[in-house]
Amino acid sequence: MHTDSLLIVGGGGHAKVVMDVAKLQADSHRYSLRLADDNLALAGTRLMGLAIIAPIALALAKGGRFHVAIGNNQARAQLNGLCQEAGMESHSLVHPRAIVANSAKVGGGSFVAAGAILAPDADIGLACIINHGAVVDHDCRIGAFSHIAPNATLAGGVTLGERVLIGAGANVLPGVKIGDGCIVGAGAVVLNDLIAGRTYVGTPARCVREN
Ligand SMILES: CC(=O)SCCNC(=O)CCNC(=O)[C@H](O)C(C)(C)COP(=O)(O)OP(=O)(O)OC[C@H]1O[C@@H](n2cnc3c(N)ncnc32)[C@H](O)[C@@H]1OP(=O)(O)O
Repeated sequence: MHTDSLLIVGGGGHAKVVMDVAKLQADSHRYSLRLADDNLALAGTRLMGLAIIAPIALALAKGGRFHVAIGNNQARAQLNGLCQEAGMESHSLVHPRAIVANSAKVGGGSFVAAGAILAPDADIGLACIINHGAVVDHDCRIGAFSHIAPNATLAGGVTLGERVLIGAGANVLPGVKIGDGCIVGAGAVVLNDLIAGRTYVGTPARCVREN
């Protein structure tokens, strides 16, 4: 019998991936699932078999736990704040086929997808996404609301600020520090520290704009 409810916030592509894990764990973690999105056109439609509640405010009154399943870092941060203000408790989800070292930490509300690797002493902040096949190697620190996209690799001792996007397949060399709000393009190779609030692309990564 379920003893708790888990609200998944978001009804897009990333929510599908999150729902896949949440459904796998619903019985062993003893929760029932709910799903909400602010797109009123989605009200009553189904995602992975679950009817979407819209707007999100309608789903907050019931309390319980929540996980924001939205890829955009700013939106994920804002909706985490909204759910916490409503008195709900954030819930992290880790795919059973992710590899997570005993000493790695996964912050509240974060998501770790299938095939991701978190090495010893990797420290993942609040409400981050470590996507499919991403590698976060030993001693990396990932700031809140950051997203490591599929197959990106952070070598040992990399430090990310908050709300950083590391694009799909990008590589970051050992010990590099990346400032708050940076975007690293898909496939980039980051050799040196990056200044906050800028977008970098290419090999070696170069700044193409201030966000
Ligand atoms: C499951 C999932 O799907 S998770 C989703 C993960 N998402 C990603 O990995 C996407 C990462 N995003 C990107 O790589 C994007 O291209 C960004 C954010 C770096 C740039 O996007 P925009 O800000 O729209 O920039 P724009 O497309 O105008 O490109 C600016 C310049 O950078 C170049 N550029 C853009 N992206 C890249 C890239 N990944 N590598 C090399 N060059 C690039 C463009 O060709 C352009 O060059 P130009 O000025 O010489 O013509």
